[in-house]
Amino acid sequence: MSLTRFLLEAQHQGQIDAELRLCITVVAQACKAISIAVGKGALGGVLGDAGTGNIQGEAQKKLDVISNEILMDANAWGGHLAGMASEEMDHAVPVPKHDRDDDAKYLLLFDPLDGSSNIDVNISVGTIFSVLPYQGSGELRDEDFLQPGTAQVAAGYCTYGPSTMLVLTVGHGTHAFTLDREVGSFVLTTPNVTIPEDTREFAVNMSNQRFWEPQMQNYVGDLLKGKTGPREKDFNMRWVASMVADVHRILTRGGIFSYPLDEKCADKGGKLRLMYEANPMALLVEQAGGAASTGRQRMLDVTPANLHQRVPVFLGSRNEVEAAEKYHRD
Ligand SMILES: O=P(O)(O)OC[C@H]1O[C@](O)(COP(=O)(O)O)[C@@H](O)[C@@H]1O
Ligand SMILES: [Mg+2]
Ligand SMILES: [Mg+2]
Repeated sequence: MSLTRFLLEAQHQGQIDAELRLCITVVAQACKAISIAVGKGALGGVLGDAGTGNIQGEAQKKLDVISNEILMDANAWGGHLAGMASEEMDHAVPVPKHDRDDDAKYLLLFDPLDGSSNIDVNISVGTIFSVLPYQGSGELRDEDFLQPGTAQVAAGYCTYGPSTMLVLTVGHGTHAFTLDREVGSFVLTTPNVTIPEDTREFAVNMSNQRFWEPQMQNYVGDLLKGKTGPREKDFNMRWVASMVADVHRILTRGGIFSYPLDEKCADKGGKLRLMYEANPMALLVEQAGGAASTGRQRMLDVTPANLHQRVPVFLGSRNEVEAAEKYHRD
């Protein structure tokens, strides 16, 4: 089944309205364009630094900028969209009144290219997006976006790996589509993705170990003790350093992904961005039967204080996320 047909059926079943269907369709089109840009690699002159920085204080890669422009252009005629917010832009950008419906009811947020450090080494990167309802009136403000993750009406990511895949939820399960490159359409390849409750695989950047809180040191310390330790099983480890790729693996075969608080990012509240990374992934993971947490609170219940807020992240197999939370509570 194509993504187009899937979205139409979701509309017929009352899961989404025509405006949200259009919004997701436009994002999927943009992801196809980003997939083509990423795929050009060294031949297309798209690798390397852009020579600019973003609001996060991070150096931008050419593909960060290209991907952001593709998403902004695709949604330039907003229709149903009141505005957009991006990891790469300082503030929310309104869709001009003459380019949208008077009663525009959605807000789009995105991390246009996740895993930027992997671009130049030809390792999977991705796009993460989230759709929130718009309830404001008058001029669009950053504050209109400050809604907890539970308010999301759709979330997804597109991974640009050996194959390009779009993984989507509209609050009724998580579904994976693979891009048929010849035909140019996304085809439903895994309906109702389900994350195993238990796992023997964890994902974390171990080089930060000495900067972690004692609770995290204890949790990972016990994972590493394996069969003879308190967890009584051996664990394997993976770390791609593209959140999209790490989460995709967890949606496929289970695991726990964590980016905990550490001394280097404590003043910012964490490394990963709540609105562009943590919340959309949390909704996808919960809809696939997994769990997502800050270590101390359900991720989707966090009320954002600002657009670029950062948070610690633990997500994946339900029982393992609960185990990690237990270490952080005790
Ligand atoms: O180098 P680190 O600290 O392990 O960072 C990896 C993490 O940072 C990120 O790359 C941040 O994403 P961006 O590329 O969008 O900035 C995540 O995808 C990933 O989980
Ligand atoms: Mg990212
Ligand atoms: Mg990014």
